[in-house]
Amino acid sequence: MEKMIVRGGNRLVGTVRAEGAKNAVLPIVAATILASKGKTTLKNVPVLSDVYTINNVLRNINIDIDFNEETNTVEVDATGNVSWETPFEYVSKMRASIVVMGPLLARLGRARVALPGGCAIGTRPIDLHLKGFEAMGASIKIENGYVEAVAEKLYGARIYLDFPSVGATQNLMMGAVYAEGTTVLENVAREPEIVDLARFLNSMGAKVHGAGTETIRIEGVEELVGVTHSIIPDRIETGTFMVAAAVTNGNIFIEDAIAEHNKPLISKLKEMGVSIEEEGDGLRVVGPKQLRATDVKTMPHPGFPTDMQAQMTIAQLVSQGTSTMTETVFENRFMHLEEMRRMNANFKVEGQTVLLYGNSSFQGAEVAATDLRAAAALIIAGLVSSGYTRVTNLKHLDRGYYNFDKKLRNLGADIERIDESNEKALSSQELAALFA
Ligand SMILES: CC(=O)N[C@H]1[C@@H](OP(=O)(O)OP(=O)(O)OC[C@H]2O[C@@H](n3ccc(=O)[nH]c3=O)[C@H](O)[C@@H]2O)O[C@H](CO)[C@@H](O)[C@@H]1O
Ligand SMILES: C=C(OP(=O)(O)O)C(=O)O
Repeated sequence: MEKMIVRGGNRLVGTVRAEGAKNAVLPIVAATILASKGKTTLKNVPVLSDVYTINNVLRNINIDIDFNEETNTVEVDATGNVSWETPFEYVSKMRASIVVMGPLLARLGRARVALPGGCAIGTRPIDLHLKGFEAMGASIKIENGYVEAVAEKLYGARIYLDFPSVGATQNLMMGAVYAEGTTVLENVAREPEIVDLARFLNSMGAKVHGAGTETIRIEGVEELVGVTHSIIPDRIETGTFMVAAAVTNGNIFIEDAIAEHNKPLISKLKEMGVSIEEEGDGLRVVGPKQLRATDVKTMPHPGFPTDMQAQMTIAQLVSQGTSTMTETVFENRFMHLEEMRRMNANFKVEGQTVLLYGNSSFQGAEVAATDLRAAAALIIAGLVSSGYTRVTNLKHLDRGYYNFDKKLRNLGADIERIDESNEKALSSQELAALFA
């Protein structure tokens, strides 16, 4: 079993580069299905297990796709005979596979995709996606764990989302590109990844207006063609390194980080005493000797991102005073904190809010990641713990972070990823030898 072993106590100092954004590349790979003419080249694609999964989904429906990890480039040729069925195997690995539904329905008038279940952070239904497709004229059938949508023709419609769901906004935007007439999506998600998808679709020939605002208008077109597109930098990976620098009294430069995409996080970290400055093509982050407490509430963009919640709670736990974290996007996203009890964290969950009693002195322990941001949070906690922290379930980490250990090591952290057999845990002498 693979484990990340961290010995706490080091300041992070140096430069790290942000990869392309996981949450931008996944819907954009799905959108390549729409190009019935020409090839697509995607640049700045991160080497993540989720990217392999979405590539496999496309391969499985008869699309040629090639990932060059050396150059971070994906080449897609979707001009062949694309199939409309996506098996459970891929959707079960990654819920985001559901975003192939909009492009398949738009291009083929039919899509059959395995229903994604819930996951460690919440129930995560897809009712808003399906209601939107129905409003555009599709009939939806749910049978044997699959959702099937059929529409001889899709028509422009006015659709109000009850909640600004990221996935529903993306799926409906892509579903609407070939619809007859104009589709107006209201109360949509405004995340930078939505804007990147709209930019990509428009460069292919789509007419998507207003991405990044509460209303998106899509005028149907006849044809989209393959293009070259570069994926935006990952604001969540960037934010994760910001928090790592903040808690370690570090001084790091994050290359390619975009301040505009991380406004709510930057504002909160500044409140806690962290210095964050734009410098050339990135951000310099300097953590104080002692962080100050602050209250945070997750919200859809431009609110504080739920994908930074777990990492932020670690900073709150080591700051001076009591902080609160309120999670409003997912109903079950405090699982990392239960693991943190094993590291001596002091907190109390009251419904959607957790009271985080600061000044914690974390103690190294063996902890298991429950989702990808929990994995990052537990590793960050390890950076400021006494002794050794072992984090297991690294498959979650690999969904969203490329070479996380190597990047932290380059910044001065004592961290090793090892394959420790189930039968034998390393002794403290063996652990010490790892970092000698
Ligand atoms: C691959 C990707 O981009 N994943 C991101 C995306 O996930 P995802 O697109 O799944 O998240 P959504 O914005 O759709 O979900 C937000 C909330 O809306 C609810 N909901 C959503 C759809 C629906 O039809 N009905 C419904 O009730 C969900 O259960 C959840 O409570 O946005 C989340 C919220 O910023 C992020 O945490 C994820 O990292
Ligand atoms: C929750 C996340 O991703 P996904 O929607 O792919 O599960 C995340 O990136 O933190």
